[in-house]
Amino acid sequence: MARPYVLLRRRAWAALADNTQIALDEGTLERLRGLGDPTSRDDVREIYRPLTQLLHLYMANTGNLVKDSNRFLNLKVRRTPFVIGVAGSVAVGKSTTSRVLQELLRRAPGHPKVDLVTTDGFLHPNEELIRRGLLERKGFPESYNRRALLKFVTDVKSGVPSVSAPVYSHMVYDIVPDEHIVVESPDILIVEGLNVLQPARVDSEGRAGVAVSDFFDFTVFVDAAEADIKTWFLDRFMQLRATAFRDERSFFRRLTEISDEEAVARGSHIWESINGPNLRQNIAPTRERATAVLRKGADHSVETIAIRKL
Ligand SMILES: Nc1ncnc2c1ncn2[C@@H]1O[C@H](COP(=O)(O)OP(=O)(O)O)[C@@H](O)[C@H]1O
Ligand SMILES: CC(C)(COP(=O)(O)O)[C@@H](O)C(=O)NCCC(=O)O
Repeated sequence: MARPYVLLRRRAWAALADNTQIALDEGTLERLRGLGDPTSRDDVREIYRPLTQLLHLYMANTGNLVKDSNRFLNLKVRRTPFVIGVAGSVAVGKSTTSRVLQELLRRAPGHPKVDLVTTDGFLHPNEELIRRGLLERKGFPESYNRRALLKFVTDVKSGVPSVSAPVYSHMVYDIVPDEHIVVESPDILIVEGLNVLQPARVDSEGRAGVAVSDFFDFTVFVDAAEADIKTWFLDRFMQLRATAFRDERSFFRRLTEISDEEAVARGSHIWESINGPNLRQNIAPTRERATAVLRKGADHSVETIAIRKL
């Protein structure tokens, strides 16, 4: 069977960029540095600049198709945002990739409004997870209120002017009651989360519904070897232990009172019992559904890029 992807090594991918747009990433690089973003200058130039250019092609053509199709159907509809899904394991770099894309896309002509939401706000609150016996499965598809997430994405995509989403706090390790983020008519929405590429569930009568991925115009899967991702997870875990976990509101505060060795063992246990199995069972199997797969090496630099051609 023909492969629906074209697989490019970094150098060949970088050569595709249109260099007339070089000014685009100079200002962006400065701004990303200001935000403390760890993405290397080379990755912004050689990986994210061509990706942004490809996204511009998709946006222009999707916009025209929607306009022409609505004219054909005699529909007068509000302009709807272009929705990008960013998927991948815990700690693979989804937030970082999403933030870089947000900054690059914002700098396009016309300065589009680019909003970013993470799906963790749609996790069930801990109380509900406990009731369902899922507290040890945070991040697995069943730990989310999938109906609410689907409604959120459908509303934004339908052009509803103001749509709100709940907020998750990593500090408190739970949904924050009465806090919301509001998405107001963006030109582009980036939806980042572990499970955004999950296909629709099939009910007991064999009927498949719709899934959030049905509303995406472009999807990115951030990929790496599990051993590298686990290292990044543990590095971040130990960094947080030296900083955010010290806060008295932090759920993980007691981890600051144990030895480094015990803390590494605890982080490793979280990986081996929750995030690793979730990667293997639920997240990695959705990789081939993405429009673009960015494969990172041990130093976080992107080594190969696969783009759907069919
Ligand atoms: N390009 C990069 N260079 C260096 N470190 C990175 C890079 N991308 C991500 N990281 C680091 O890896 C860890 C995980 O990244 P993050 O974007 O938070 O992942 P996710 O959102 O998938 O959990 C963080 O500590 C982050 O600073
Ligand atoms: C909050 C997350 C489930 C990620 O959510 P996402 O925004 O990707 O939907 C994950 O980062 C996480 O904290 N997992 C929990 C593992 C644990 O129980 O510690």
